[in-house]
Amino acid sequence: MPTQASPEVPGAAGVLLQTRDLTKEFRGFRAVSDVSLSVVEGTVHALVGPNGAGKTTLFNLLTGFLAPTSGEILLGGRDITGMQPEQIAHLGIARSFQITSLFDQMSAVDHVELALASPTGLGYRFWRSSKQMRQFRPRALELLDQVGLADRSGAAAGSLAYGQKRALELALALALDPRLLLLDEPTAGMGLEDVDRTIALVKKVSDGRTVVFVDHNMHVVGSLADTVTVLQSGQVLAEGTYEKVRNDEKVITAYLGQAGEQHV
Ligand SMILES: Nc1ncnc2c1ncn2[C@@H]1O[C@H](COP(=O)(O)OP(=O)(O)OP(=O)(O)O)[C@@H](O)[C@H]1O
Repeated sequence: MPTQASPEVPGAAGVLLQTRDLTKEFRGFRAVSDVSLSVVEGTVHALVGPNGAGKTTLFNLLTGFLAPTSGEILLGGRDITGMQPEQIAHLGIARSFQITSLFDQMSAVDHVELALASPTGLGYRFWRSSKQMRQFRPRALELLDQVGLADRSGAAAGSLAYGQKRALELALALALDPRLLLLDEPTAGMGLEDVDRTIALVKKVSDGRTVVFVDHNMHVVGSLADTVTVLQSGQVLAEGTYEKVRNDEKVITAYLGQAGEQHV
């Protein structure tokens, strides 16, 4: 497996994440088909597309939850294709989940301490040792402050409002100080107020960081993304700024074909 990007790849400078002809088949059905994606370091990149376009499958490939049928994934020029999720996380890709993975009884700050401890190897062996965990408390409180949960640090995760749970999950991803932050539908299921709060939050945490996110809400996409990749039937349909893709005839047609979907 190569450890460096091939020097002949055009436009690779400044690219943190690259996929080349990435394909995932499920019993012959191509959920992701020859996707070549370049995510420039320090930018916010949105993946959009109608239901079933392949966004979740692509996310699962990037994080190692699924192995590609063919193609390559490079992180900072290093081939990470086929690596296990833990290895990929260790190399700097963190994902904030759409479905909550929090322990209801555990406090917000304990969650973040555990996330901070896990890359050190302390996480699961010593997490009940409060003395060991205390070293992570100042940073944990900082992260909670960053995501707007400073006053909820002692609250049990189960008692947090939906938007606060999503903010806590973001803090857990940030605890890994990732080179690449993947956000899986950060505003799914949120009311208008939480959506706007989340946009502001993602703007804040994406400063100086590379972010790839999936979202169906085009207000969110337009507010956050430097670049938008539109997928349809597993393939890249269009790519560019939000203004460019929303005026693309192919994109308009793809979305018009889908009843009930928010239009670009
Ligand atoms: N494990 C699987 N086995 C078989 N088919 C799958 C599997 N996972 C996904 N698919 C199919 O692959 C296609 C892409 O699905 P995917 O969930 O990636 O789309 P999506 O763009 O994330 O959709 P949504 O916006 O609805 O979440 C769909 O047709 C889906 O049914």
